[in-house]
Formats: sequence, C-alpha cells, structure tokens
Amino acid sequence: MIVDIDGSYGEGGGQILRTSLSLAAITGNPISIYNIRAQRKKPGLAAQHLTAVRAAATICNAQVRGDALGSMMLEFIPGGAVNAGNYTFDVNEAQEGGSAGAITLVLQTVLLPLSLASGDSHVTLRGGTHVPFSPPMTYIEKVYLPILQRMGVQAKIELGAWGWYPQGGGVVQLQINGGQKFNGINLKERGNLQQVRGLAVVTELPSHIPQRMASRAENLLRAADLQAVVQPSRNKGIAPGAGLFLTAEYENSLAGFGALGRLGLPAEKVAQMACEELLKFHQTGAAVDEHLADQLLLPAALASHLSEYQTAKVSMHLKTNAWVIEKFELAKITVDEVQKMVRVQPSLLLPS
Ligand SMILES: Nc1ncnc2c1ncn2[C@@H]1O[C@H](COP(=O)(O)OP(=O)(O)OP(=O)(O)O)[C@@H](O)[C@H]1O
Repeated sequence: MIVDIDGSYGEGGGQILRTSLSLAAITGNPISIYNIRAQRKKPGLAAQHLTAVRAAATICNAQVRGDALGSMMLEFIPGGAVNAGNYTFDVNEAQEGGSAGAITLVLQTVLLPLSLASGDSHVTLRGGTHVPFSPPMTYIEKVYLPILQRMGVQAKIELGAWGWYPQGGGVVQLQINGGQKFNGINLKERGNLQQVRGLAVVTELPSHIPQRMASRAENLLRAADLQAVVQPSRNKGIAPGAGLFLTAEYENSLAGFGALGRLGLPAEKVAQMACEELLKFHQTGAAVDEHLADQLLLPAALASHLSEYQTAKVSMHLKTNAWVIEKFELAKITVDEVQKMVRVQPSLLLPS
C-alpha cells in the first residue's frame, strides 16, 4: 500500500514529513508526500528535512525521488528492513554554506526505526543542537529519552559540541540498543513536583552570564515555592551562544522548558522566559508538556498496549501528528480537547 500524504494538512510543517519517514522505514510501506511544509514561509525541504530524508533512506535502503532543497514532493520506497549500524548524518551536507538545522529532529526520525531493528546502532549527528522551534538536545536528554526509556526505548546521547543558530556546528553521539519492543505509557497523573533542575549554559561568553541566568532562575522558582537547582556552565564552542534549560521532575512524569539567549537580551530575561514557561505549565496540573504530547504519539502507536496521557495543551502539532499516524493504520488516536486527554490504542499491525 502506498501511503499518500498531504503535507499541507493542519500544522503543515516538517513533522508530517518526519513522522511519515519513520513509519515508512518501520512498516516498509512506500510513501508519497506532496505540499511539503506548505504552511511555512519558505515551504519545501530545508536542510534539516533533507537530512532526515537521507537518514531515513540510508537506514532502510530506500529509493527516493524529490530529495532536493526546496522540494515540495517526495516519493520514498523502502528497500527492505531497517539495518542497524554506524551512521553519520550531517545537516551541513544538505546545504552549501552550512546550516544550523535541528539534529534533534533528525534524531527523532531514526530513533524508533533503529530501536526496533535487530542489532545495536551508533549514530553521529552534526548540526544545530539548541535552535528555535525544535526540541533542544538538553530536552531530548532530560525529558524525551527518559520517558521513552519507560516505554522500552534504550538509547543514550552524548553532547560533543553545542550548536546554536545560526552557525550550528554541534555534535551528538547517539547509542541505540536494537531489538526492542515498546510498552504503552500511563501519564494521566503526574504526582507531586519533586525538584526542578536546570542548566544555564554559554559557549564563548563570559562566566557571569551563566551565573546570572542560574541565580535569577533559582530565585524566581523558589519565590514560587518550587525546589530548584540550576547549574551554571561555561563551555568552548565555535561561536557564542547561551540558553537556560529546565526540567520539572514530578513523581510520575517529566517536563522540559527553555529559552535561548541572543545579542541584546539580558541573562536575567532569558531566565525569566524559561521560568515563566515552567510555571505556566505547573499551574495547569497536567502531566505532559505541549511538546512531549505530540512527540509521544509515535512510540505510543508502536507499543504493545494502550497509552493515555494528559497534556497541558492540545496543539495543532498534536492533532496533525495523530492524523499522519492514523494514515498508516497503526493506531486509533483519540484526543479529548476538553480534558486534554490523549488516548493511543495501537492496532498491532507492525511487521514482526
Ligand atoms: N521548546 C521545545 N521543546 C521541545 N520540543 C519542541 C520545542 N519547540 C518545538 N518542539 C517540537 O519540535 C517539533 C517541530 O515540528 P515542526 O513540524 O514545526 O517541524 P520543523 O521541521 O521545525 O518544521 P517547520 O520548519 O516546518 O516548522 C514538534 O515535535 C515540537 O513539539
């Protein structure tokens, strides 16, 4: 069965493409996507998306048509089962002059196919690690992977170099244990907040900046009666960059928030932006942040049992990703927009 996907549906962004690529690799189904990223200012494949296409094609020996920068259509025919192995995916190879395209999103494209493949894999990723409109690598490490680990995904990352917008230049090593089976997850209740942990980080900037970010964040969180420890950190890099990344650790869940620095934005303001996000989430009482909610759909659809979780916000990304996954007939996804409860009932049609 060829799965036909309209890339302009709903959110109309890159996630439609990446989810389709992961599922094509996993199921072996050919896909045909048109109107790729039609809702974005610069539609079609950008460097990050093209890297994700090539990464997915590499791991399952796919034949591909339309794999060029700016392309709004793609045909992708998997050549067989996903092969575990050693791979390097570099967003700079997709675009002359380099790119800070988010390698976290490339990571998410190949993670589940390689977790299900027989054999272990090692993946080196090069590009942006902490760039706007994508999960920061710190979020992948502290929130996404630990929650996926509970579902049976066994993977570790090591950040070798920070990659900020616009220079990129980040490096991550990803180790994935293959041959896994995924369980469903229940995140309907988060339990009490145990601790907020944070990292206030700079590269190629003076040490007072991470210190100011960390102490403002700790003060703001403690003023709201939350236990918080924020670690200042100063690192080498190919360019200056700054950010603050917070993880809210609840008894039964994790949620992540962050803010990126830029020229002219005071360190204290960066801290305040990240803390406001966290506090807003904390007040909702939900177990799953807006972003994890859309990212959990894919592993939940591939699991052996039902998953249910309550999110702080039902985003357009969430509804769009649910639509893409249902096209592959792998799961029935129900989103209760009033209770903000997501229910993923896998149909267990995965090839064994
Ligand atoms: N601050 C954040 N923390 C965690 N995840 C995030 C954050 N910001 C964005 N994301 C996630 O990044 C993904 C972005 O998907 P999207 O379709 O917008 O992709 P994209 O390739 O960046 O596309 P486009 O350029 O088309 O917007 C979503 O899964 C979203 O939840």
